[in-house]
Amino acid sequence: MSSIVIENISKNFGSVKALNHINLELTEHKIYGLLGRNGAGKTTLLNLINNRLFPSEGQILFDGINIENNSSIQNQFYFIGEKSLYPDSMKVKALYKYTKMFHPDFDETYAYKLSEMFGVPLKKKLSSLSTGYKSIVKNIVALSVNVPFVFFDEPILGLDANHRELFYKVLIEKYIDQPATYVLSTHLIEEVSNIIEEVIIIKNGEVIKNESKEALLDNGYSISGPTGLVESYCSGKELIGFDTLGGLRSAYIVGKPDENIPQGLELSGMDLQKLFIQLTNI
Ligand SMILES: Nc1ncnc2c1ncn2[C@@H]1O[C@H](COP(=O)(O)OP(=O)(O)OP(=O)(O)O)[C@@H](O)[C@H]1O
Repeated sequence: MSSIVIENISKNFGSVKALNHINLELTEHKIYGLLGRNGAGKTTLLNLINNRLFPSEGQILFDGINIENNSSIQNQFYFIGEKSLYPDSMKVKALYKYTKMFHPDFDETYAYKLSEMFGVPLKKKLSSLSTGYKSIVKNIVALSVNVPFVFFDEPILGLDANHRELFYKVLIEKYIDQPATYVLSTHLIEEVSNIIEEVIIIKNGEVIKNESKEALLDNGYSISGPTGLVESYCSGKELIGFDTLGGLRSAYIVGKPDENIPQGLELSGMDLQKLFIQLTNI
């Protein structure tokens, strides 16, 4: 079973510690959500894995071999980020041809099928595509390239709600059909919550959570109601945080709820976005 092991990685930009002694393992055939607030270090991590940056400390291994400047390893990864590596004057059709030259397993037929589903204007130059279609074309390439590890940095940037739904649907279908590892870095947590299996949360350059979504959400719950009742219920419990909306106080609590919830309080399951906000608030 192939895996990427991130060993004690730090990356400094001058005095900025973008990543600070990160340890992680990315395994085969999983969908990861890479979550973190603005500036947390997500793009830096993806750039390091994909050899677009090099670490200040530590190493990244693929099946035990250092990935640095190893092109046969890099051929097994595909990264789509904000920065396009293609010439702006290239047309979409030419991009598909070009990708096939460098990635022999790129499935052109599938790319054309997806292009039709998303309504991609194939004859347009990349520079003249709208923001949403630029993202869509990059996503189509990433979904068609057929390598074991695919990294998406903000894949849904600029996509309308219909195209986002379609993207999630296509990604899941592709994953079921030809499993690979997908790492999705995004701020649209509520939406990706339905499709990710593993959650990695980065805060200020450090990994603060790295576990399955199921385990993460199973080990917490929320209680809502009038402030006094909520606060007395919380006494002696391990709290993640509170929020208040229109006079209703909600508490996010670690562990399993008591069997009997006092009258006037409402019990709900933990939700990934709420948990994320509480964990990364400070
Ligand atoms: N090339 C660079 N030069 C200097 N500082 C950088 C550079 N790239 C990133 N940084 C800094 O490193 C930190 C992490 O940035 P990074 O882009 O990895 O965050 P991010 O989690 O992807 O954020 P966002 O969600 O806003 O895209 C930030 O403080 C950023 O300003």
